[in-house]
Amino acid sequence: MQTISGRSVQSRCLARVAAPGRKVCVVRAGAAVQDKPGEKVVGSAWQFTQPAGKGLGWYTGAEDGYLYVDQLRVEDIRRQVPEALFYLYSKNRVMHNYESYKKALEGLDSLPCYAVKANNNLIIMKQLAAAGSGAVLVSGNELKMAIAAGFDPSRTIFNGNGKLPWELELAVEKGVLINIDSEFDLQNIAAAARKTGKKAKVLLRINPDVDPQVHPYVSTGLAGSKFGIRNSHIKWFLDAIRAEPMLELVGVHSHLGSTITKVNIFRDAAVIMCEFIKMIRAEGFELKYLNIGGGLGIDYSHEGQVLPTPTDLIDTVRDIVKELGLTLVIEPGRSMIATSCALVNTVTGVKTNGNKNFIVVDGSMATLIRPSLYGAYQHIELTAPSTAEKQTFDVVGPICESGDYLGKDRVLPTPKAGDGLVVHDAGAYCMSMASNYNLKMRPAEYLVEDGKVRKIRHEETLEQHMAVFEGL
Ligand SMILES: Cc1ncc(COP(=O)(O)O)c(C=O)c1O
Ligand SMILES: N[C@@H](CCCC[NH3+])C(=O)O
Repeated sequence: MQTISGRSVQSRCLARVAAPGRKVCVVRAGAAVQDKPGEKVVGSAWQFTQPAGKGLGWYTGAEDGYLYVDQLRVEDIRRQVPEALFYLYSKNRVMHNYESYKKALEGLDSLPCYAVKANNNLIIMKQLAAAGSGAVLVSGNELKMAIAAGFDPSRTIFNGNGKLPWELELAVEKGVLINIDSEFDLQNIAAAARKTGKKAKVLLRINPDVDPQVHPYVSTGLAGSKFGIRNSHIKWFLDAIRAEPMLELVGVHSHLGSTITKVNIFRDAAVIMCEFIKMIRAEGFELKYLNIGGGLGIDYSHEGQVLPTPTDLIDTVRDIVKELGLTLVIEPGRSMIATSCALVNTVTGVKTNGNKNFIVVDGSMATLIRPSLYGAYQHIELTAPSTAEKQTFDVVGPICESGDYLGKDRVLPTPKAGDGLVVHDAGAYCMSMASNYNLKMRPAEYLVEDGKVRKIRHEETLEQHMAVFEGL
């Protein structure tokens, strides 16, 4: 009998088939025989053969009220996987988001670079690399992961206000495009280029000083930001690059911030960047790249908010890019990956204190910190339909902090212990920002791919955590 994390798949599978009123068909991983109608053997993944839904990302089944991802019922997946808490992705949705950008960029010279900081799952990175995406990186380890995932280093950008010498040496060695962020960063890049004996291709990260109208923690392009060069000092940078034969200036970069919901903000910044480009070209530099960064928001509200699409974003800068004969670089993270994923939790219990009702789940600020850190809203719902009384709840985790919550004032049917509850739009800046606080281990990740559920990351173990103390 095939086991997963030490548990018997068959025992779970049988429990599932026995559940009343459910039409469920499961395939056991690596099983040798077909022992229930509808079961099929499919390598190391499970095949569910229930009716196909819309097949693209997350939605509630119109007929049965269950939550689906692609063509699969989340309840069925919950009963099948051994972990109670896990991130669950739709490959269809990731690829759809990437293709939306590709389509939006048609007719332009372009370099779409996925922002790895949003989600660094190796399997997903491999899929985006295989689809032809470039990558934008913010550490040497992200660069190593990007190379392991198959990204072409010459189609990657290295950003950051505190790049370390070893990171820069690796980046120069691999032919990565590097953004200059400050005077000292320029010196460090030049030193790395001299040390490796290879010329570094650099872009100047300029702050257009346009307000992205977002949470201050995710605003990056204002004059007082910690990122980017002092624009008043731009001539100094041009002289320093001119004097340094190991640096080749190939473009300019700006990144305004994240969760931006209006494309005129990108337009305003591009117009300002266009003036900088003309000025830099007049100084004798042949610029190739205009990098407008990432930052496009998504509809976290799930209230049908109409937000700009990748096409809206690209079309707002298309004329500038064409007129100046540039290659457009974009660095989407959130809009590429957020909507593909939900954090699937299991309800531990329900309690009331004073006039507050709480749903306590196994996920927490250690698993998904955006609500605690930014007061961010991420939509929450139960995985199965329920006729239980609706109440207003705070959805909280088990962490020893009053700020540990996943959602506040959510009207939900009163769940029972063991019920499934998802936090939506968890593909970006959720797992990649997870921690081991209170010694919670980062959870497993699963991907729905071609109608099958595939494990794409193991749950971390305490043994792995203890290993960092070995021999001390
Ligand atoms: C330089 C840079 N590029 C790209 C991104 C990705 O942004 P987003 O995930 O909002 O698209 C970020 C994050 O804000 C960033 O700092
Ligand atoms: N971590 C932020 C985004 C940061 C973007 C990186 N510059 C979020 O969850 O929204």
